Amino acid sequence: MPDHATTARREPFGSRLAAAMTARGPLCVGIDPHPALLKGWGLDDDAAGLRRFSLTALEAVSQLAAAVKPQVALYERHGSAGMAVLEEVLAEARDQKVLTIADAKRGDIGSTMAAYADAWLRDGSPLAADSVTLSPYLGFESLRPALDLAAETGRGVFVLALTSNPEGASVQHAGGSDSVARRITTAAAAENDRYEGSLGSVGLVVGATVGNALDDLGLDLAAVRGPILAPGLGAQGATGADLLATFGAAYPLVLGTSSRDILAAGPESVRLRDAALRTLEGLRG
Ligand SMILES: O=c1ccn([C@@H]2O[C@H](COP(=O)(O)O)[C@@H](O)[C@H]2O)c(=O)[nH]1
Repeated sequence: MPDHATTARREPFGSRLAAAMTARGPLCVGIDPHPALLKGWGLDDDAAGLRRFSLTALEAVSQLAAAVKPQVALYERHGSAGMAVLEEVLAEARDQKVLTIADAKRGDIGSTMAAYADAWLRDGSPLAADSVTLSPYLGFESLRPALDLAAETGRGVFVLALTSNPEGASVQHAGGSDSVARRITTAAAAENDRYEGSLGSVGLVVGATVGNALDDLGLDLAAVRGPILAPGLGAQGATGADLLATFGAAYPLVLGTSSRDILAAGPESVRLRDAALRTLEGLRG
């Protein structure tokens, strides 16, 4: 595996993720320290419990997952102590050489977006991750500071396109043949023109639960040439077979991600690993 700490500036995120997916398979493990999971692991719902949970989950899967995806909201709910834990988790992931996707879903006017970009994508930031999730609903172009900084620092972004929750369709399908989702995927494809190799660094979030939406909306995700982060496996009901049926020709670009379904197997590392490997098998099958 490449050393992410030293190659961040040289090798674009898309190339690093493509290498990790080839070496390990198309699985991202979400680190979502929900209160109920902390309780199930016998931990308190405080910063110490959060830290133990996160570092245990990370260590268990860091050699088998192509990426890990800490859910930022679940650190934020513990205030500054929770964010300090998140900083430690991101640093530890770097040391364990597994790619990180900070699931922060940031999006704002350009001047504020520049600050979000600094937080998640600038070298030396305590919260710097390999990539971050972004919300394009203030307009795709409002994401420009993050798109440009990611390109400059060899990091990546995943832009929400078709989310896994049932409410998403009311906004994302709007517009018929010129749907909101189509505009987002078209804009992401244009961004990836600046990247060489099989995968650009501008990815999309498309839920494993979206069923026939790609066909219904006439979306060609293979043409985007970016990674597709697909949440919705396990706890939200989707399976590896659903992913294959949903994404078709774009399936090689898909990074399936699962959080609660895998984490519920803890706290023993061996059980966490088994759960992650089962999910990976489902994606390979
Ligand atoms: O469309 C989306 C975008 C993001 N998510 C996030 O992924 C995980 C899913 O967790 P599970 O426990 O595997 O359901 C979670 O952090 C969501 O915020 C999503 O589910 N759908």
